Amino acid sequence: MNLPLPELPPARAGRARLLALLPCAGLGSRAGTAGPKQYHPLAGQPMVAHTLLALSQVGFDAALLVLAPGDTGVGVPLPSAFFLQDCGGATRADSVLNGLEALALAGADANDWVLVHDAARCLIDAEDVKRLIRTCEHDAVGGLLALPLADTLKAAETDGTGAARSSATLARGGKWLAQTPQMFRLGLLSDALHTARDKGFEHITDEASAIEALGLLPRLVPGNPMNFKLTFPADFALAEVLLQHRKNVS
Ligand SMILES: Nc1ccn([C@@H]2O[C@H](COP(=O)(O)OP(=O)(O)OP(=O)(O)O)[C@@H](O)[C@H]2O)c(=O)n1
Ligand SMILES: C[C@](O)(CO)[C@H](O)COP(=O)(O)O
Repeated sequence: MNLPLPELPPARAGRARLLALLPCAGLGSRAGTAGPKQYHPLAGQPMVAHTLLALSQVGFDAALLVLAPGDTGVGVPLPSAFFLQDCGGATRADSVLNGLEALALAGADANDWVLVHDAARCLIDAEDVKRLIRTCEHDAVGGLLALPLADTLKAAETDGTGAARSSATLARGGKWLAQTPQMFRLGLLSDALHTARDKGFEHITDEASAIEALGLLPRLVPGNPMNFKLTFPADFALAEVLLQHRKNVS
């Protein structure tokens, strides 16, 4: 970690700090972009600039972007209270855990709330984040934005030609698609991810999965379909249209 680590503002009397952590250190290998997808231009700005703009409207005490080792900036000035560390790891879970350690070194407490949000979800709406915070700030566990599954769910197998074929229709009742932000106390999330790392991060694809592995039940807060993760090339085409539209109406 070569980038300067600021000191976090003191917690307001009797209140936990509200912190954000943005994993921004991936390769974007499924995106087909020329470089890491978080820097790919969308509506005239690197993708992550849109994520930062939305989160800057939430009112965090501090927000940390976790960049890949050697990255020194994101191509746009950072909003106030945002800072960088180039402590990204081999997987998203490693990047988040390293980011939590950087927050603790900067003075964060175990009691502080941390909202982990993918840099790659650049259409996040600040109002949805505020709703997540209002719902979870008095919850004993914490929670995440998510969407109840709307489509029929298929199990697939591959045939002799390599084509995917539907082999069964799975029950979709009670199934949700996880989004971010995911909001937990720093101490609980850190313990959960350390425990998960000791088991090789098996089945850990988000923060909630590490919390569930401790036997706890994160709250599911209905999210917004616009908050999709830009993963495949078609996601970028859709995001470009939506972000251009936002730009034209603002
Ligand atoms: N080692 C990693 C891997 C992912 N991420 C971040 O986690 C978020 C969600 O991950 P995903 O969409 O899977 O991104 P990539 O890992 O970059 O994509 P791919 O799997 O296609 O390479 C992204 O903001 C990404 O930058 C990270 O910080 N560190
Ligand atoms: C955290 C996440 O965005 C929840 O849907 C998602 O799991 C991250 O994507 P990945 O492909 O699992 O890294």
